[in-house]
Amino acid sequence: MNDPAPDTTSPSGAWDPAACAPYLAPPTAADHKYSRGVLGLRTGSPAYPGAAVLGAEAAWRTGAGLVQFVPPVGGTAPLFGMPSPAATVLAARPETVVSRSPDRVDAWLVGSGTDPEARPKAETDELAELLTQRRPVIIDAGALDLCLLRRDERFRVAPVAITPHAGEFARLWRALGGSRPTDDAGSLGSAEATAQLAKRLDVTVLLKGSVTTIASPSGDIVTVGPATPWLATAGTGDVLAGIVGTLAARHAGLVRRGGLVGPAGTDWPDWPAGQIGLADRAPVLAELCATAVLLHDIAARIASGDSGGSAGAASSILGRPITALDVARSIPAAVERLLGP
Ligand SMILES: NC(=O)C1=CN([C@@H]2O[C@H](COP(=O)(O)OP(=O)(O)OC[C@H]3O[C@@H](n4cnc5c(N)ncnc54)[C@H](O)[C@@H]3O)[C@@H](O)[C@H]2O)[C@@H](O)CC1
Ligand SMILES: Nc1ncnc2c1ncn2[C@@H]1O[C@H](COP(=O)(O)OP(=O)(O)O)[C@@H](O)[C@H]1O
Repeated sequence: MNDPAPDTTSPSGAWDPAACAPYLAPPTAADHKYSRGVLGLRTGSPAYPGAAVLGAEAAWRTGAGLVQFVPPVGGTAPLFGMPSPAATVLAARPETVVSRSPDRVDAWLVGSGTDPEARPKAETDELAELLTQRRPVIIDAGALDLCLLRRDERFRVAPVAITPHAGEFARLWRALGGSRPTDDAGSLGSAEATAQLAKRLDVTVLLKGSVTTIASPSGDIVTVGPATPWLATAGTGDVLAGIVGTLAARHAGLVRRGGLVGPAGTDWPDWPAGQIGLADRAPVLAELCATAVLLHDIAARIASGDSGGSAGAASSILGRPITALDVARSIPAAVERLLGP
């Protein structure tokens, strides 16, 4: 892969809170748990069961109809006498259904809290198989290496979004033959590099940071932020992945079709007819990612008591320290704020 040209382009656009509303629309009287989106989780490992809890907590709090947790295949026993990832998730969120072969999954979230070095081959094979099916797959953390499979057409069937931080992005970039950017986060985050990776692997790239850059395979770029710096704490990325996965499950049909089908928007019952057309908008998986990032920031601001800062505001730091679980627990209030008048 060639190094990116210096970043002289400005991003295609910053994400507007008002644009989130259709993706967060409340359920209707006709809804049931399956219609609201079933998220399949293949997250957590004996070393990092907590990441699976954070993703599951975030998924439920974002409004998933059902969350199904698939325990990791084989592998090692939990460390230090800890309970397994499945037991940890169930203890925290008993609503979660644990199954080795769940049906009715609308979208998958894979990789948070996993280590590619410790991943058994059978687990790798099962994860790779997901890329050959039509359901959206969100790839985070320890499964990010699998997006390199997209160089092969066979693994390009699923719509995929990847959620690297700067260090993970640099690793992917190098794996594709790029010599720059380096591990220095300061030289990363180039919109051009993000767009190149998205095009090359046919994935939506959500590059996390103070300002998060989202690139679609088409080259569209959306930015969100700066987010509250209180988010710079362990596990908040696992929470974000749970939000993205849930929105992808809720809108899986729309993601598969690649966007709105017409001005009246058959998947978009609340959108005023004629106000929107596919041509004016970035691809839907990117918009879901942008919505998730904004929701995550607002949840963090609510959790930190930052009543003065609005999402995306580059104000002085307000509020108090937060944990990742605090962020997940504030998601419902953040949804309410985004849907509010
Ligand atoms: N409670 C839990 O179970 C938690 C589990 N986690 C899991 O821990 C595993 C390892 O996560 P790591 O993020 O440490 O992965 P890595 O060890 O793969 O990446 C960290 C490396 O990237 C570099 N780096 C460069 N820019 C960075 C940036 N902006 N943010 C972070 N690192 C940057 C760091 O210097 C470091 O060398 C993942 O599976 C993750 O999901 C973490 O999410 C923390 C919480
Ligand atoms: N300085 C910062 N300001 C605002 N948001 C940040 C900052 N640093 C990190 N974040 C956000 O916090 C989250 C961290 O995710 P990640 O790096 O994956 O951590 P973890 O693996 O511990 O969950 C991301 O959503 C990222 O955008």
